[in-house]
Amino acid sequence: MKRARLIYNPSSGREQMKKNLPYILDRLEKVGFETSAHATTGKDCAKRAAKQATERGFDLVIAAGGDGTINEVVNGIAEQEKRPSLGVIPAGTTNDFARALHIPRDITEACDVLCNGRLQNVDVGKVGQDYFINIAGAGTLTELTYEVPSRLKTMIGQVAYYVKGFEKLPSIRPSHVTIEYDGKKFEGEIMLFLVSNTNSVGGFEKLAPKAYLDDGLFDLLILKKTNLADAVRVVTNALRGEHIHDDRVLYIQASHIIVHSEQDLHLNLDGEYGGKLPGEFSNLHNHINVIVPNKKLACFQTTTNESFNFNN
Ligand SMILES: Nc1ncnc2c1ncn2[C@@H]1O[C@H](COP(=O)(O)OP(=O)(O)OP(=O)(O)O)[C@@H](O)[C@H]1O
Repeated sequence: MKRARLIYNPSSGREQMKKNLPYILDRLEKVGFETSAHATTGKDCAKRAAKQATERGFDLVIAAGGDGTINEVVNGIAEQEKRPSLGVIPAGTTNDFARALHIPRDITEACDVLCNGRLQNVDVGKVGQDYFINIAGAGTLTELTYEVPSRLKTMIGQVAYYVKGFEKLPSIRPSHVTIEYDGKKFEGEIMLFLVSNTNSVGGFEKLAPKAYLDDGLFDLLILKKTNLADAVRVVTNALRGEHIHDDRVLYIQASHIIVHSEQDLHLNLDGEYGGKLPGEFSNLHNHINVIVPNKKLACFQTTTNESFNFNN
């Protein structure tokens, strides 16, 4: 019998997970999984739990929470040689990764994906000893993702990010960086850079419009030094995916990226603090198997038809 380990964050999003737990486990049992669950208690708990589940030979590890929980679960399994498949139940505030994979927020529909979905290979990003599945970045603007207080996020959801973003816009200062990508080089003053694996970031669904999750490439976005009016224009255009043509923006695809900064810049990995620059980003092509909806999805180049095999 296949074994599934549900790792959930009871505090994420609007704190719905505790109530939904029996329903999720019941749905998994009905399709033939032997299930167990682990509630996280704080930082790195989901990572430790995912590592332990991998070592114990679980076939499926399900991350239920926001992007931070998914990031920790990915970090727990990505280093291991024999990796379990990954399932996702979106229960956070922005749920960028689930959104990119078209996994619905509705708990019944998210369980439908887990029970009837297909397995899909997904690239994973690595920087230093850390992994990310969605996005990495640095620059003052990216720091707002961990400055938004969790109580505010619970109360007003995604709007909390925009409130904080507009509050910060006037105080953002440029940084001098060198960015090497697949043998080429950019040097200059920037407001932020993003290394993206998915097209949906921070609620902006067209931020990296050419990104595929299984192409072995990152989408690198650089916002060059701008004034406030330019920054507002780029952000507004980003809602429609039109920012990539702006002369203040560089949009590049690459599998290996090295970033150095003169200033003390902090890295952000999937919305959580990820140490300081310099950083060397490598794309681990098709590193993890994720359960996704059983249909053709625009975020993948290749569609696999493999479903969860309960017989071996
Ligand atoms: N029981 C808990 N109580 C409080 N915080 C927790 C608990 N378990 C995990 N955490 C913290 O929650 C963070 C991850 O939150 P998560 O991403 O799941 O939800 P979110 O912040 O609401 O959503 P999003 O990341 O989409 O904005 C981690 O930093 C982790 O340290």
